[in-house]
Amino acid sequence: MGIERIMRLAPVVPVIVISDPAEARPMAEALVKGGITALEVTLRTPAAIEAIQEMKKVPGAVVGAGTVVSEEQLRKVADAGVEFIVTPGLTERLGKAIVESGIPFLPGTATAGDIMRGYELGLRHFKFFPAETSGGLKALKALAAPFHEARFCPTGGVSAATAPDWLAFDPVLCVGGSWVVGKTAEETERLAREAAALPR
Ligand SMILES: O=C(O)C(=O)C[C@H](O)[C@H](O)COP(=O)(O)O
Repeated sequence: MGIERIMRLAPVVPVIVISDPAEARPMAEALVKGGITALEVTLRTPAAIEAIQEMKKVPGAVVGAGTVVSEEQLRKVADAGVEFIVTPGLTERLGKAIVESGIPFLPGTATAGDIMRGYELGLRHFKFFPAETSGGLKALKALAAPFHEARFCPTGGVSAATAPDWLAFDPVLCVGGSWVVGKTAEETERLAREAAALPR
């Protein structure tokens, strides 16, 4: 599955920070039940790789890794069998390594230079990060104007309340956010259901 198809699976990609791998499977089950299937597990915690492996056991889940910032992490998540990779920014060296891995890739961008670096690598799909503090929707509209083929997943400070505005902008295929993960599986399923129903 290519990155565009993954971005179109649901309006929201949950940004998951997991500290206990035992929570991973029930969390992924709740998200998938609610209709959210592309799941971004950030490498912010030592439990992340095990969490990815657990979530991959859930039918329907398309599990990716977020916060990939080194080639060592790239190797680890490739070994874990992730279906997509998200980075907070775009450097030439790591960007090239991820492109060469063949794993669908969503690099973080916040400037025209970032997007141009992506174009040079053949990429057309980008995370806009950190979305809210980089100027919000107004900034993305200005930034996207010269890049007609670019498609975005704004992430960082996006909420259930602001997601519809972002999603109404054509080049935005989905948004990323941590708000979809609740304190219990029941809450997560409810939040996922609401997120999956967002118009775009
Ligand atoms: O770790 C990364 O690489 C990230 O992608 C960071 C996330 O964008 C934010 O953690 C989103 O968090 P919220 O603003 O709470 O939705």
